[in-house]
Amino acid sequence: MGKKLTDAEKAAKKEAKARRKAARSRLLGEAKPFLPTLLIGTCAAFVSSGANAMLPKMLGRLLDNSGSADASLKRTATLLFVSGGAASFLRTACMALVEQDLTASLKAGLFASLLRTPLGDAAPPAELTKLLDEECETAAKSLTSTSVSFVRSFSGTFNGFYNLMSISPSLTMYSGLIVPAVGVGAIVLSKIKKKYKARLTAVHLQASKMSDERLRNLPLVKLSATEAAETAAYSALLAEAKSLSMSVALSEGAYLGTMFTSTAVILGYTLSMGGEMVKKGKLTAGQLTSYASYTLLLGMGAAGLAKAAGEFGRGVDAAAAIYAKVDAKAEKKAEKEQELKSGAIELKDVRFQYGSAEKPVVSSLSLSIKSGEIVALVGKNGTGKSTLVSLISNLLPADAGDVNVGGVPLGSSTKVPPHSIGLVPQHSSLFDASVLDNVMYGTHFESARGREIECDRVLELVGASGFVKGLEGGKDFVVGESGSRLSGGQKQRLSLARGLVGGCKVVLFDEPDTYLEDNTAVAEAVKSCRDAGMTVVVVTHHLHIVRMCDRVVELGEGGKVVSDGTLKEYEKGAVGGMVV
Ligand SMILES: Nc1ncnc2c1ncn2[C@@H]1O[C@H](COP(=O)(O)OP(=O)(O)OP(=O)(O)O)[C@@H](O)[C@H]1O
Repeated sequence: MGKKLTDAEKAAKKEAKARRKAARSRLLGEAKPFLPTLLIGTCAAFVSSGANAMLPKMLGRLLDNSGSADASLKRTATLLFVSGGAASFLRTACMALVEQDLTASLKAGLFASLLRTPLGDAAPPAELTKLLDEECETAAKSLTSTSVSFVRSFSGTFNGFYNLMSISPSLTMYSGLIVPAVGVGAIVLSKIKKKYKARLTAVHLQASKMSDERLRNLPLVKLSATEAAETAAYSALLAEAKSLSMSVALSEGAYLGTMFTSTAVILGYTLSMGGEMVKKGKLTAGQLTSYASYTLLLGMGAAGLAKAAGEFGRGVDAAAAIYAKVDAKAEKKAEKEQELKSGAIELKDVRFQYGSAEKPVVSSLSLSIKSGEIVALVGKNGTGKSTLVSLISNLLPADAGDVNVGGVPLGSSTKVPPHSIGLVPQHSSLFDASVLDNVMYGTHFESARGREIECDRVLELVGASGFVKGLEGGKDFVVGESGSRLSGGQKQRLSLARGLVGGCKVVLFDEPDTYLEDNTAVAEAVKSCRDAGMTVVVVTHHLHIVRMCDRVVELGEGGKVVSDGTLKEYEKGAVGGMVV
C-alpha cells in the first residue's frame, strides 16, 4: 500500500503541479516569436508520422503487386517516399532552429534576471551555471524534439494498432493480450528510472560544485595537503553517481529489454499464426509483411510514448526552475539619477538584514562623515563593516532609515551616476580581459584616447603605472581568468585603480590590503585621494593605514557604532578596536 501523504505534502504537490502548468504555458508564450517555424515543424512532424504509418501498408501492397505494371501504385509509392523524406527533413531542420532560438532566448532572460538578483540572495554559482548551460536546453527541447517524439510515438501507437486491426482483427486480439501487461511494466520501469535520474542529477551537481570550489582554491588545498582527502571525497561522490547511474542504466535497460522481448514475442507469434493464415489463403504475403511492420511500429510507438512523456516532464521541471529564478525578487533599480553635490556621507537610523539571516546585521546605525574626511572603519570580524560599505555604495538597499551620499538620498527612488562612488572590494574581481578593459570596466568615453588617458591617471594614482608598462603589451596585457597571470599585489593595484576611475567624490576601500606587502598600494591610494579632496572610508585591520586617517569609527555587535573619535583620541586609547 502507498504511503499516505500529509496535508503539507499534499499542498506542496498541488503547488508543484500548478507551477508546472504555469511553466508550460509560459514556455509556449516564450516560443511565440518562433511560432511560424514551430508550426511548419509540427505540420511536417504530422506528415512524416503519417507517411511512417502508411509505409508498411505500401510495402505490403508493392510485395503483393510485384511484377505488375500498376502505374498508379508506383506513383502513390513514389509520392509517399518523397513526401515522407521531405517532411522528415523539414521537421528536423525547423525543430533544431526553434530549439536553438528558444534556448538562446531562455538563456538571455535568465542571465539578465541573475544579474538583477539582489546581492546576498544569489544561489551557488554551480547551480546557476547548470541552469544556464543545461536546463535552458532541456526546457526548449520539451517544445521541440521531445514534442516531436511524442507526436511520432503517439502516431506510431495509434496507427500501428488501427492498421493491425484493419488487416486482421483476430490476429490482433490474440497478440494484443500481452499488451496491457507490457504497458503497465513500461510505466513502472519508467517511473523508477525517473526517480534514480533525479537523484543522479543532484549528486552530479554536488560533485561539480565541489570540484569547482576546490580548483578555485587550489593554493589552499595544496597548503593544507588535502589533495588525497579531497580526491577521496570527490571519488565518493563519483562512486555514488556511478551506483545511481547503474540503477538508471539498469532500469533503462530493463525497460528497453522488456519492450524488445515483448515485441519479439508478439512478432514471432504473429508471424507463425499469420503464416498459417497465408497458407489457408486468409491473408496475403504482403498483408502479413505489413502486419509485422505495424507490430514493430506499435512497439516502438508505445516505448517512445513513455520516454517522451518522461523527457517532457523533465523539460517542464527545468522550465519551472528557470522561471522561479526569473521571477525571484529583483533588486529595485531607482529611475532618477542625481549627481553628488559633495563627498559628505550621512546615515540615520539605518537598519539592514540579509534575507536568510535571523537578525539584522546593522540596526539603528547613524553616522555623519564630512566631505573630504578620511575615516578608518574598524571592528571585529562579522560586525558589519563590509555590509555598511555596500549600503553606502548603494549595492544593498537599507531596510529602514536614510542613507544620503553627497546630498543624494539613496534608495528606491534615486541613484547616483556610475563611478560617482568608488568602491574597492575585499577581493579583486578581474575579468579575463586586458588591463585597460578591466580598469575601465563600465565607463563610457567619447574617444579611445580619453579612455586611455583616464586609465593612465588612475594607474598612476595607485602606483601601478610601472608594473603595467613592464607587462607584455602594457595596458593591452590580458590578465587571465580572475587575473591569474598577475601577482596578488598587482591584482589589488588594478582593483584600486578601477575604484578611482571617473573622478569620484567618495571612495570606499573594503579592506583591499589582504595581499599587499606593507599595504603600500592602499597607503598610496589613500594619500592620492586625500590630495584630491575625496572622502575616504577605509575598512582596515592595519595600524599604519589607521594612522593615515582623520577619524576612527569602530563597529561592534549588531552593526552598532561603539566608538567614534579622532586619530589623536584613538592613539591615546580613547577609541577601542582590534586594529593590529
Ligand atoms: N550574503 C550574505 N547573506 C547572509 N549573511 C551575510 C551575507 N554577507 C554577510 N553576512 C553576515 O553579515 C554579518 C556581517 O558581515 P560583514 O561581511 O558585513 O562583516 P565584516 O565586519 O565586514 O567582517 P570582516 O571583518 O570579517 O570582513 C556576518 O555575520 C555575516 O555572516
